[in-house]
Amino acid sequence: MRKFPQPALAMVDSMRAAAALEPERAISFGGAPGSNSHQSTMQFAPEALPLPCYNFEDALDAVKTGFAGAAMIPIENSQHGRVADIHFLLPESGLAIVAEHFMAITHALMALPGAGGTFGPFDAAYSHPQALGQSREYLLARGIVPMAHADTAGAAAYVAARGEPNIAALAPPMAAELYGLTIVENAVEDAHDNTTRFVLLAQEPRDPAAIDPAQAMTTFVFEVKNQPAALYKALGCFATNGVNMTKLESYQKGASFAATMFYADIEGAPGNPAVDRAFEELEFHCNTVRLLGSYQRARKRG
Ligand SMILES: O=C(O)C(=O)C[C@]1(C(=O)O)C=C[C@@H](O)C=C1
Repeated sequence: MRKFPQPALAMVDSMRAAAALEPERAISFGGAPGSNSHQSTMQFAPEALPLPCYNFEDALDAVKTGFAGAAMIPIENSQHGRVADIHFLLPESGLAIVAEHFMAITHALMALPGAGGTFGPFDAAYSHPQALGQSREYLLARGIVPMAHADTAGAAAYVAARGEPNIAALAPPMAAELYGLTIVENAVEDAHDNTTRFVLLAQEPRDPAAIDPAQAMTTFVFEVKNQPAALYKALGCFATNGVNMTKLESYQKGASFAATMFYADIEGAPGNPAVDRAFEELEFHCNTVRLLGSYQRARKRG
């Protein structure tokens, strides 16, 4: 059921009401108030009106339908990799990536006290699958079963609503305060440099000419022709034109397993002659090439 747990509802309603008055100032995000995506939104644009949506798909829909000016979406994590579904959702949304933001991620184990005010042992911990993956070793070592929830803060609200002392949530420390849980242990992520990259999506792409060329990045997806050396040739377009690729991921589209799609980030943007030449040559080796947007990098790669 796509409904926030009861302890989150009043906050969600008041944030939605504020965003409805000025949708162009609203940034939608997937998760309950207090989620990492909420915090990323506040860090990136403190003046924006954060609009909580049940999941990433709803957050993208909010921009498509004009309820928000932009959406803040996690795309990849330093430890646990790609955020599921995003590679399908972003191209299908028809929205453009206009910015990126990196945020250090820390998870706290939080719960309600049992009889006598003590905590644990816990049978299960609820959270977003990304957060559960980022704390996999911690949970395994303690025999706590990971249980998927739509988002981290929503999991905290859910544990509060259940009112049982043998279940916990993995969520940002702020969620404990918002939903009346107590932090049992802070920083339970397995790697302490745990970082998530978020992208901001809007209806209108950024004009590449308005981005400092030394800091411009471009994200795109492409499908190579199903023939020998197709990827080799596709990558050659960037190599021979001296364009630096900072990310390349493959994923399958459909069940034929013949049409491999790739998601890539490069340094530079259309308008730069080397980038224009690379894309022109890429078209030749591909069934489809789709630009998802050019934006200013938030962090130098390498
Ligand atoms: O559930 C949240 O708090 C989210 O914002 C989602 C999300 C993600 O999907 O990657 C965001 C950052 C962290 O990596 C963990 C969870």
